[in-house]
Amino acid sequence: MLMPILQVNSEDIPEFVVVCGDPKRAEVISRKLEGARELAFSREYRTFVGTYEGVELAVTSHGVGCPGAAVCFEELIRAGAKTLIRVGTAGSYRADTPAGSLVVSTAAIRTDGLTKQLVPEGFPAVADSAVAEALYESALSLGEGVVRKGMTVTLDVFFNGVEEFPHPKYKAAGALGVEMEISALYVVAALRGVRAGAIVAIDGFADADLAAEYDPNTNVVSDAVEREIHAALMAVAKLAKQG
Ligand SMILES: O=P(O)(O)O[C@H]1O[C@H](CO)[C@@H](O)[C@H]1O
Ligand SMILES: O=c1cc[nH]c(=O)[nH]1
Repeated sequence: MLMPILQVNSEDIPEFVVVCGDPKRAEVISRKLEGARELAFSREYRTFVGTYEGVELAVTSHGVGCPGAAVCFEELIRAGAKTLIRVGTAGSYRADTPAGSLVVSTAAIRTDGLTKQLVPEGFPAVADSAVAEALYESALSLGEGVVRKGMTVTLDVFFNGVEEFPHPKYKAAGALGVEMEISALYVVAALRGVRAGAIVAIDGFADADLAAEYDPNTNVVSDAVEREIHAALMAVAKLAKQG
């Protein structure tokens, strides 16, 4: 069956899917796969399939922000995805987790608008524990840089308006950093009965003025993105072995 928005056929979508915001990052990930082929590039959604250590997987970009990303997650799940892993970037809340660190998100604080329209207020956005553990172990095993696991915030806003960012209160409550899609991934996965996890590469401090300071294109960030891609693919291989 053809998925109307992603423009992929369900017959081509395996159980494991790695998702990321940027279509270019999807292409970079696909280059690590054996026998990679592009299935579709529709809107911001670019999809490849291939194998890693003999495990079939797809890679799809979901764009920026929860509404568009949720469309992607829903169609991937309808097409047959059973385990989704987001490989993203995030801003840090902590001095001990600087640019170049990796964070495995065990749960997302839902400050986004999309999930409010799917589930009631108290509904948690949590990672599947096996997926989160496989990501964390894989990232640690690379033996480089800071690797943490914990809560992250999912926010809709990126550049300041006139409202205060909610960073201070979530930082005080123990969140490690902020990005823009993990809550949608965890809530959609929970509603549809599949498992999900996420790893993010830290690209700077979220409470800095992003309009002045945001730069995800430094070597320290691209090295961290390389490491998180490796960790995610190792996690897929590990989870596939666990059955
Ligand atoms: O690097 P990606 O996966 O896009 O993730 C982060 O980067 C984007 C913001 O620049 C948002 O999508 C945010 O969640
Ligand atoms: O949403 C995001 C993503 C990367 N860096 C940030 O500071 N925020």
